[in-house]
Amino acid sequence: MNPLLNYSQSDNTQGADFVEHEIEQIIVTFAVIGIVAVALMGTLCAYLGNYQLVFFDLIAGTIFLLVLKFRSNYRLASTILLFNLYGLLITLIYSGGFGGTGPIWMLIAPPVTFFLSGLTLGVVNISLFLVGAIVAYFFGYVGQANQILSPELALRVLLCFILVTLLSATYEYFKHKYSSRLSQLVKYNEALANLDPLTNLSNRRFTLKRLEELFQQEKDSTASFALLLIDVDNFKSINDRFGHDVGDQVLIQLSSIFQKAVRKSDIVCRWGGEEFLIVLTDASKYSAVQLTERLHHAVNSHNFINEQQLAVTVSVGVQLVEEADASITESIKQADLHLYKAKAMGKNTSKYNFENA
Ligand SMILES: Nc1nc2c(ncn2[C@@H]2O[C@H](COP(=O)(O)OP(=O)(O)OP(=O)(O)O)[C@@H](O)[C@H]2O)c(=O)[nH]1
Repeated sequence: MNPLLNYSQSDNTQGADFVEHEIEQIIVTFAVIGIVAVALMGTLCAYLGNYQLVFFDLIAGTIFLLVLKFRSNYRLASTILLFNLYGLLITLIYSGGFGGTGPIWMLIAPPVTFFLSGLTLGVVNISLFLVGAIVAYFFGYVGQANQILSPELALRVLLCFILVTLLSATYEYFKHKYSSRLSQLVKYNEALANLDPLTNLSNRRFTLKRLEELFQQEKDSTASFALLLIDVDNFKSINDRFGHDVGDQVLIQLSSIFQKAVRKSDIVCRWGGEEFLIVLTDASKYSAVQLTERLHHAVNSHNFINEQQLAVTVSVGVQLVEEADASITESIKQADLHLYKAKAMGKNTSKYNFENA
């Protein structure tokens, strides 16, 4: 199975942030359009002396302004926005609107509804609106002196409304389908950019990003962490003796050993080639030593390739990062230095920065 299919969706929240930002922008745009529309309509109604409609336009305009205030709570803001529009449209139907043309404005409702509510909630909301519109039509508009829509024309407005609703719902359905596919592809590509394809571990790029966050947190707290730079001993000779494919299998099995040895909060990364980096969060001297000993024991006792006698060992350089002003580059350089010392000491061992402290 392609390991990239296992990517964690929760690790990548950038997509969600982006969508929320976009929704906020849409809400602001809709609210501003609403404010401009009611301002124009209100001015026209005032000019023509229809003060009842001026009053309703003022209320709707105030609520649109309120939407701008709550725009960051996009669920609340889009609900207020939509039901404010419904209120305005139903008022137009009930009162007959300007020159008895009020009911025509109901055609605005379907596209705005599906745009703001999505398909399922949109169906519920537009049904509620339709019930409200029909009630307003019979209890208000039909009795108005200035009504100009004949029952036949009103029926056509209703049919047109149903058609626009169906078209808007179909558009919303396909928009949702394509955007879901697109966001899956974005997540897949983010996973591609963050994972090592052979071992399915985090790659150096992703780990460096996480390290930047950890080093920042380190500056703000007293928590310390450890970097364990691990190198497979004599890996070239494993490749030479058993072949590159077996070498790859060894790297995959080592990855799984390392992942089983750490906690969820720790990071196991393929640093490059036959090198791995483990970031042990909330670490102490004791926990760093415990983990490296556990790793050596797990690697040494693992039966790598069933039929062949293949002894695999690793050397580890450990850097416990406690100082607030430590830099990533310097800490990794120190871990590398200790790894070099572990190799020089005969391999299959670990060297720590705090050993002689
Ligand atoms: N199979 C396989 N081999 C790799 C991969 N990446 C790097 N290598 C090999 O890893 C080997 C590393 O060799 P060296 O740097 O000489 O290190 P070593 O043999 O482990 O020796 P020491 O580090 O001193 O113990 C090279 O032969 C690389 O070709 C990989 O993804 N798969």
